[in-house]
Amino acid sequence: MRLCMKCRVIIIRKERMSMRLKEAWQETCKFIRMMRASEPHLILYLFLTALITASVPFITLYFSARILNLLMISQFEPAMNNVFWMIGLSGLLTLISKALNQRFIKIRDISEYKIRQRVIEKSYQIEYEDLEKTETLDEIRKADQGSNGGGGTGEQLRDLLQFLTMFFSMLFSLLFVALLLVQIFLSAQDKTLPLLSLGALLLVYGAVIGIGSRLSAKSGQLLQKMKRDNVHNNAISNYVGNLGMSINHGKDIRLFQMQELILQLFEKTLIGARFYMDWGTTNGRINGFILFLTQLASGMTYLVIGIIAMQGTIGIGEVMLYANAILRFTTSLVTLASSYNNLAYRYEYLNSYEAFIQRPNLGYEGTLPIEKRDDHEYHLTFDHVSYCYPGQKVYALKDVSFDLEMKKHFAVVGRNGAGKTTFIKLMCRLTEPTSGRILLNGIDIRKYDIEEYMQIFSVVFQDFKLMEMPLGENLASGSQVDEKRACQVLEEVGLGPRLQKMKQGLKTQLGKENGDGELLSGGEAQKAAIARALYKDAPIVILDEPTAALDPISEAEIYENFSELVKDKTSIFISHRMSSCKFCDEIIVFDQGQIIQRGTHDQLAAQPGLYQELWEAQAQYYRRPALKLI
Ligand SMILES: Nc1ncnc2c1ncn2[C@@H]1O[C@H](COP(=O)(O)OP(=O)(O)OP(=O)(O)O)[C@@H](O)[C@H]1O
Repeated sequence: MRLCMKCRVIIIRKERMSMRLKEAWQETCKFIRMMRASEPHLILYLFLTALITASVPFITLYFSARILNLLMISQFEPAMNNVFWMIGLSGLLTLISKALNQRFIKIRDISEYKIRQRVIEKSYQIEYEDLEKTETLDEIRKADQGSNGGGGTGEQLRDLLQFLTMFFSMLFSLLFVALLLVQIFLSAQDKTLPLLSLGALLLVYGAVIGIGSRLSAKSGQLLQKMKRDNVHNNAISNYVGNLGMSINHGKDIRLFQMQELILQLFEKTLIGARFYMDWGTTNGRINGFILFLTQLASGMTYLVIGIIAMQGTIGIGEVMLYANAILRFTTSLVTLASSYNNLAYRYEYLNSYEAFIQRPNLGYEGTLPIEKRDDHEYHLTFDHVSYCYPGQKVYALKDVSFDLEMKKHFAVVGRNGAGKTTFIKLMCRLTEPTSGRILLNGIDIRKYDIEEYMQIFSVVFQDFKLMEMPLGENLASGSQVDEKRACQVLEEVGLGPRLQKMKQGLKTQLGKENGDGELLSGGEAQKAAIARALYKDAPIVILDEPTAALDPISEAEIYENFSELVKDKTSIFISHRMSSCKFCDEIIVFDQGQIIQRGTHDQLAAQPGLYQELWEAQAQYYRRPALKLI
């Protein structure tokens, strides 16, 4: 019964092992297909490099044995010939192997770059709505690690090369062992002793390989687990590292003296380094033990081969040849096991990469083109629209119905968090309503081609971002810049004099993090963002807190210019500066995700309600006598 149980355990283990090998084989094929897609010759180089690199030591061994045998019988001339052959062949193969290796490294780096490029391209294809989800961001991070950091394709190829080299090395060793057996069968008079000692050697090697590969697998698994657990640690350490270089954070860090706090955060990541050190100690011990076992086995190898030699079956040269071939077999197999573990670990990461690349986009299906209208008659309707952010319980927008009449100027006001920006995001289709519909000229906006639809909006978000690229490209959102138009919009927002001061005009690089560019002040950056919106010249202009960073004169100028610039367009201003409402035809008041008031400034200011409260709250500071601070 007990024996049966043992048998079952062995069978289960074998099944698991063959399943793991099958999976590893499938994964390897998948990986190779993936790499071939970006670099078709890579696999050829991989095989050739492994084969030639593995063959060089055996060629040297083979000729050394022959040379030794010839020297033992004083055959100096043939010995010299063999020396030349050995130097020539192994030198030539080493050169070819080095050249192949160099080429392989180059191809590997290019393919690694191309694979990373695919992750970047794919992440730009993700719809904004999807990008706001934590799971999506996690998927991007993991895929980026799969293509780059924690489990890179480059490292995977390096290990695959090592694995193949060791595999060929093992085959060569086996060839020599087979040769030894043939020699024993052909020339030994008494075959029992050599075969028995070879059998004993086989057992010892079986034990060494079994123990060695198990221990190195354990050490590998420990390392894999540690790396997996350390992903978050790495993210913190990258974050802290980037903070040190960030001009945006530099002021706050210094003035609020946050250095200590940040360094404490960094110190926490040192726990990861301690794990590595502990692993290093364990791994060192394991390697030491494996080395000890291998040395014992080498002693025994020489003993067994010596016994065979003493019988006169093989010469002294073959002693060296066969002993070394057997030793190489052991080291190849142990290294093969550890490369296999590394490969298996990285497949986990590479699978995240593959899954990410294959990930379907939300797939906006609309194909209708947007009618190009010179009269800018685009009519937008919100029809019972509600929206809840992913993972949130409270709706940011609740049952909003609203008609955006053409060429009117709207102001959207409300307390912080009332849902104003969410309303704009839905309107521009950066996100889709949880329920309800948005219509453009009577047609559900989901039926329109998304890129065409987005073309009808020029938006400056509260948290707008300028790119660290030349000013002109920022305005044109592309490399083709209409310089006349760019200068004109800069002039219109009051950035004309600043442009004059720029060393390279529109070609001036912005920011410091991507080269030696120029820094704009907060207000200048906001004006540049408004200029970008004007450059786009879309029929609907939306400005979310457009003048928060502007001085009062610039603000007044912007509003004055705007009335002129957007006079035949539809515009929406979201602002906490209540005075800006006066410029608008209609005011929409949001509260807790709903529209609670609509009307002109005069109407709303006269009736009790949130608008009156907001207006009064700001107006009182202009009416009251100056406050004394002391
Ligand atoms: N990406 C998001 N995920 C989860 N909740 C969000 C997200 N963006 C906004 N919210 C929440 O939705 C609500 C509405 O936010 P929204 O940005 O639309 O308000 P707002 O009226 O523009 O505020 P403010 O005047 O402060 O700019 C807020 O409670 C906010 O915390």
